[in-house]
Amino acid sequence: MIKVTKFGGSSVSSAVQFKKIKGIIESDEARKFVVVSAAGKRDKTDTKVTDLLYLVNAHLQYHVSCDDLMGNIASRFIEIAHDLELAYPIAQEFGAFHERAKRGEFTPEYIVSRGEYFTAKLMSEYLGFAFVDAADVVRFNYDGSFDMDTTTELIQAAAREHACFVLPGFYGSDPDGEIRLMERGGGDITGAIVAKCLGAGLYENWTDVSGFLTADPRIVDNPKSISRITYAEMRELSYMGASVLHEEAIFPVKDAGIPLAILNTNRPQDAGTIISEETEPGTVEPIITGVAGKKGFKAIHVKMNHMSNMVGIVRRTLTIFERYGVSVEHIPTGIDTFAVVVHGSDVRDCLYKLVADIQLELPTADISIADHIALISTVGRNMSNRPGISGRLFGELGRAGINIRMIAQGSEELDIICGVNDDDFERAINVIYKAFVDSEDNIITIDELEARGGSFDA
Ligand SMILES: Nc1ncnc2c1ncn2[C@@H]1O[C@H](COP(=O)(O)OP(=O)(O)O)[C@@H](O)[C@H]1O
Ligand SMILES: N[C@@H](CC(=O)OP(=O)(O)O)C(=O)O
Repeated sequence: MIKVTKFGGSSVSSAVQFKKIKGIIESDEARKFVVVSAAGKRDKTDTKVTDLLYLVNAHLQYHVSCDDLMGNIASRFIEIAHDLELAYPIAQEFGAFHERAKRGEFTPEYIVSRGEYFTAKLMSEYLGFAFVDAADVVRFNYDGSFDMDTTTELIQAAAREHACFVLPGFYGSDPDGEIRLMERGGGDITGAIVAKCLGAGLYENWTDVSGFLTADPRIVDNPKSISRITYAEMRELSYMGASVLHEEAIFPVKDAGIPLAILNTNRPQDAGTIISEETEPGTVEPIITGVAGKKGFKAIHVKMNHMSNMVGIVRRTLTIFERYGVSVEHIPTGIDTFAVVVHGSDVRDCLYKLVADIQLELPTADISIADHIALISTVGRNMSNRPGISGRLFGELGRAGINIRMIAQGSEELDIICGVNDDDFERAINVIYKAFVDSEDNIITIDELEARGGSFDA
């Protein structure tokens, strides 16, 4: 069986972390194909190399010297190479990159991609694996969409040529060879793509926590970990802010039926989380699998007399959002009102123009904007057809004095989404965590599990 392993920024942040990776790779010969992110934070106060490279671009754009910044980045790579006694001439290579960047020879995307590139160069020498440049094998179309067919051919050819390789994550190139970046955190997507292209038996995503946790550990103290979770639940939780895995990383492995494991580079002995289509029969099933959320949403409320009898109002409004390229999160509706919920960052530059266009389209409507909304998703594959959960959820939030500004539920009853004030976000997550995830009744009964086709033997 082939295992594709992706090591995130925290796992490649120093020579000490590189050594842990070598131990992990050498302990299992199925681990032949490695994807790495750029060196990340060594501790909470540190800065990711990728963030520094974005900052380099900002300096270059405004003609401010970036020598100190580049020096800072170079010293991180040089320290790793020095501590591991690597022969790769990182100081010269990085120096040449720095000079050419200053002369304006590179695109901003190329500059940011060098975090992954140099990290992978060092890792390939350290592991004794070939280096395969993502620019040569991960292909985007001119419009920025991903070209899976060409990428599959190129990655399979690379695997035929090299028994083992290290590939930098997060970037690829278009048909002209210009570097294209993925979204932030996109190294997870590269790993999933390589796993799919090579028909891997497992995609291992190594990070700094022992698996997918039932809540963000930066919000809830010591949350429980999840041993098994379905792709759909994972997608919900990661989309809603559980940032351990990029939400788009699910699709390539899900399509190919490849299970995904989230594992801890600092504690490789821990079981971690397995994500697959089905959870195994015989395991104890929770009702609520986890809770996640994000701040910074806005709701554009549209109110109009007799709206309930009119046809096409929502469509006409949504056409305007489409025109501005704004993705819509939710559309809660009332009788003569509805709201369009979007993320604040998506309308930063166009909110007022967009609202003016809605007003032009619907001259008699009252339009208002509600700000600072946090959305929280409570997710569980065993919630469907189970009366009482949302009642309890809203009751718990109400008792804690948290005002609910919006409620939504997906058609599969996999999640309950509620909107609260940004200021109440952390408290609301903790209330839901304690009342549901951490509660002793968060286990489905034997009768119910059997009725759902599972068993309770574990
Ligand atoms: N539900 C969750 N489970 C685990 N980690 C989470 C969750 N929500 C947020 N996180 C955060 O995700 C971090 C790991 O993701 P990331 O920083 O991208 O790691 P890496 O450097 O390995 O790519 C964890 O340290 C944790 O703080
Ligand atoms: N280095 C890129 C891509 C990535 O996946 O990083 P990480 O594995 O540290 O989340 C970023 O910071 O966005």
